[in-house]
Amino acid sequence: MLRWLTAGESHGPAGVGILEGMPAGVEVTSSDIQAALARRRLGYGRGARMKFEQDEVRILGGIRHGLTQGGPIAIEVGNTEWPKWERVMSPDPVDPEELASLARNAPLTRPRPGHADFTGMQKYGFDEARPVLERASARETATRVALGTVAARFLAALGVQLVSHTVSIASVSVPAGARLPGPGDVLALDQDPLRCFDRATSDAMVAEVDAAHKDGETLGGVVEVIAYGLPPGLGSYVHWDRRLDSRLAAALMGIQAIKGVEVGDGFLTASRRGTAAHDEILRNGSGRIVRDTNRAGGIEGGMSIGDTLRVRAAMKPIATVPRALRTIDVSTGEAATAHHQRSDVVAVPAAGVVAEAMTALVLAEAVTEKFGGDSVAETARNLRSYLDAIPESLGSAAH
Ligand SMILES: Cc1cc2nc3c(=O)[nH]c(=O)nc-3n(C[C@H](O)[C@H](O)[C@H](O)COP(=O)(O)O)c2cc1C
Ligand SMILES: C=C(O[C@@H]1CC(C(=O)O)=C[C@@H](OP(=O)(O)O)[C@H]1O)C(=O)O
Repeated sequence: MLRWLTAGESHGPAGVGILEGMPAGVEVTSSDIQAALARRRLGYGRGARMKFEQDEVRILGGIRHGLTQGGPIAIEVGNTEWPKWERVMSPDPVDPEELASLARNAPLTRPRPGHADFTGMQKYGFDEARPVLERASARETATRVALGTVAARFLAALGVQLVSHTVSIASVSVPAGARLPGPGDVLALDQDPLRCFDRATSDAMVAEVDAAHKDGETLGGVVEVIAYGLPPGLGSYVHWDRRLDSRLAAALMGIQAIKGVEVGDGFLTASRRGTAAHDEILRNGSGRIVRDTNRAGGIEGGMSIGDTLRVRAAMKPIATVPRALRTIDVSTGEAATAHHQRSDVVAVPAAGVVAEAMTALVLAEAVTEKFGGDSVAETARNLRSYLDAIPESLGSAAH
């Protein structure tokens, strides 16, 4: 069983993540995690904070000399901005007079529509939004990416590789039927301003972000995560909460601002007739059993089918809109505009990296569940023996 948790506030000293159940022997270093976190900061249209703040990685447990040890893995992602917030976010009490004198601590009483502010205040009994936004903030996704890096290294040791890319920003989308990026395209993707694989679309996306920025607007979009090299049979049809698709959907929907998830062709499939909706099972020229298409996105009956996995997540526009939305000032009860200090115009490219991390964690969980193993070598042996036991009539030659 693999499980994970994160803790920490957006302007606190650090985020902390714990990953429990990872087999021993997975190769991963602080620099691997640091590099993954740098990818999450990429993307045209992100706000000022991405420029002046750094992620400081410290592995606190579970990894020794670049190898996981089988015990819980604890990773700290430090906020370099902490010294500025030390008084405002102090875990221990601070003199109320000193707090009142700090501009940074001014009460946030004009909740933003689309963020957690207003209902968070009602639910937890706060009279301003600071304590809500500190935990609701997607700053927390840095810690998830740190944990996801370990999961991705485990999967890579078993021949599974993940790629994420931006499919659309607002109404600008990659053309239907465009080639999917492969593991060899990750560098090029990370160098694209919007992590989009189609150059012309990426240019149009940059123009769209510039136009939104000029108008005091924010944007959303769609990201896709692709997994290559998955064996058939991860997840199960036997119960709803064991389905791989339901687990992936929950993990992706659990990312801040994600409002829709698709597996494979998703909503488009609903508009097709049956003969144009499924992936027929054929023998190819060399006698191997294959699928002629990938409409299902590599999952049938809640299980991976041994084909390329494709999942998409739709992100709403950033809630902190510069042309601020109408709200109520909860300190006066009067109509007001929502607070806005700074914000991303769009964070879809970063959300792609986070979606990749969440997919890695779910797939690693499904792999440990199916194949077990206290060391990655044992997991690999169990995987090989399972694949070898699939008879030729059921397509073992495909692996
Ligand atoms: C990578 C990333 C960066 C984000 N940056 C911002 C931001 O700068 N400002 C903002 O208001 N929301 C930002 N968000 C979105 C908020 O976190 C999100 O709207 C909020 O948590 C409420 O969304 P929910 O209703 O889905 O929980 C970001 C989300 C992600 C995934
Ligand atoms: C700090 C990160 O993202 C933050 C996520 C976020 C939000 O409301 O979700 C709001 C912004 O923070 P602030 O309001 O302090 O400018 C983003 O910068 C990060 O991704 O590392």
